[in-house]
Amino acid sequence: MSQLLQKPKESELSQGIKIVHEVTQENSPLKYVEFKIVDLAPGAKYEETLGKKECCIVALAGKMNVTDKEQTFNNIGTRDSVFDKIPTDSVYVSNDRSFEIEAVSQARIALCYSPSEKQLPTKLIKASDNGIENRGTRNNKRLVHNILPDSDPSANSLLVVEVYTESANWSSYPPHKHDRDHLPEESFLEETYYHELNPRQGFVFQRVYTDDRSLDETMTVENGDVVLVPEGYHPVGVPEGYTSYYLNVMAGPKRIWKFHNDPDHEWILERKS
Ligand SMILES: O=C(O)C[C@@H](O)[C@H](O)C(=O)CO
Repeated sequence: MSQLLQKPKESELSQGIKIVHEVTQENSPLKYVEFKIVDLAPGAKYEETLGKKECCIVALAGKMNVTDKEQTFNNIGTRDSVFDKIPTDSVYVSNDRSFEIEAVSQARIALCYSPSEKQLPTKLIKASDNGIENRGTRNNKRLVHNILPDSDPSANSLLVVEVYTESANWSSYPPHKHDRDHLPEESFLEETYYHELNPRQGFVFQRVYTDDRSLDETMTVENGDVVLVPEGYHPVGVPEGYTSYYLNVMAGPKRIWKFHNDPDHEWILERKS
């Protein structure tokens, strides 16, 4: 199996707490992004002390209370499933703090991390704060919820966005990359993709490749999988009949998303619709 594809592996941390994914610097090629998926049963409490990392807690599904021990946000989360296709609530917690999440209902939570030194205020990012974008034409249409974009200065490094791609469409397409710290042309950002499919037996294809093809992997991605993008272009193709959801976490030395399209495929954007 590809080194860039991580399958869900449920491990029970304690009663009512399941770690479904844990992407760390130790088990991945990534240096700027770490990522977890945690499932909580109603009433279960998950606690963490961050150290030199910042964290964006995304209420993927279900309702929860989140506290950093100074501020508490009760009953956050807006949907039963990501496929309700409405934005959700998130909480940003800075480095050298701790947090606790208590599930009000059965909940799935994404924890998005990046190394961070400078403490910033804890912030509730309400569903209504998400910037909503409909991108693309033809079979390149997707719906984007900007949770923590580079225009929002609430974080030191983290960028977080969720994307819906309808059946028989493509996203992160035409293929683009952001793996050179060479502004203003391009920024260096690592990225993770957490994928879900509706219906859940679906699959998508994701290719991760560099110009010289020293990296060129095409993965069959199923419901709940995580794809790691340390570098390279990373398009996603969705088969007919299935809707794709993914949550992207990006981070790098500079908090700016400046991508570079694959010149071979940029003509896709130049067609008249
Ligand atoms: O517009 C899209 O298709 C989504 C992508 O931009 C995705 O968020 C990504 O690749 C970020 O680098």
